[in-house]
Amino acid sequence: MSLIHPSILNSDTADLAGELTRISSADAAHVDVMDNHFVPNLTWGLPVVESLIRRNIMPIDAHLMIADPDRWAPAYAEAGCDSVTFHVEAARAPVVLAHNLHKAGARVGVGVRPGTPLSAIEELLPYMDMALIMTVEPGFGGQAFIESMLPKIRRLRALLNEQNLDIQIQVDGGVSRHTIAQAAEAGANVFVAGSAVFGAEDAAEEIAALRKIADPFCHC
Ligand SMILES: O=C(CO)[C@@H](O)[C@H](O)COP(=O)(O)O
Ligand SMILES: [Co+2]
Repeated sequence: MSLIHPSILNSDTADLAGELTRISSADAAHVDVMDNHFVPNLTWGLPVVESLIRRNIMPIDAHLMIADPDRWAPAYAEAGCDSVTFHVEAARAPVVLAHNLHKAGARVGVGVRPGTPLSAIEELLPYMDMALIMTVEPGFGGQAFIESMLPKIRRLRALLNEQNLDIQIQVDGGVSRHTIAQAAEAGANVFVAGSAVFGAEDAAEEIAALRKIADPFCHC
């Protein structure tokens, strides 16, 4: 089954617990942590994530767009995030960091910006549970899906097949009813959709619709 992780970035952030309840039929809530250093935007940090975990509504998929994840990411795993994704452009010792995140009980993802080549994460893949291909420049929701990322997703899927690695490929940015099929066909199996889900009248219906489009292509 394709996994749908709605991003709460463009939700009603004054009522995050209520917004999680709206999307609880999804597989996880994608929580974008931005520090105004790694990206030119600021969201929330560990205390907010801890509060959401305490509500026990659904698994939390933390996407850390922060400088120095080696220092800050393990606390998100210790807090109980289901998965913690850091960016390869920001990490100093990604294999050690992955080990620390696993030790704290989280699944681990490594993300790449649109301009970062796959070669930057190739050697890290055996240590990961998930690779995140950004299909927008990280920092903001509501941007257009960058179609030129499709070959990158396809190459990553081929690489995983060649190396017999069973890890998830997450795509993040501009995922909607109009773009999810291409991403799924290229090889992604975890889909982050922010404005598509929270902009819909019925979030649960949108989640079901996205799943239905992606499922026939599923690399599950
Ligand atoms: O990480 C990010 C942006 O940096 C994403 O998670 C976006 O927040 C997804 O939002 P949409 O592009 O689906 O509106
Ligand atoms: Co994200």
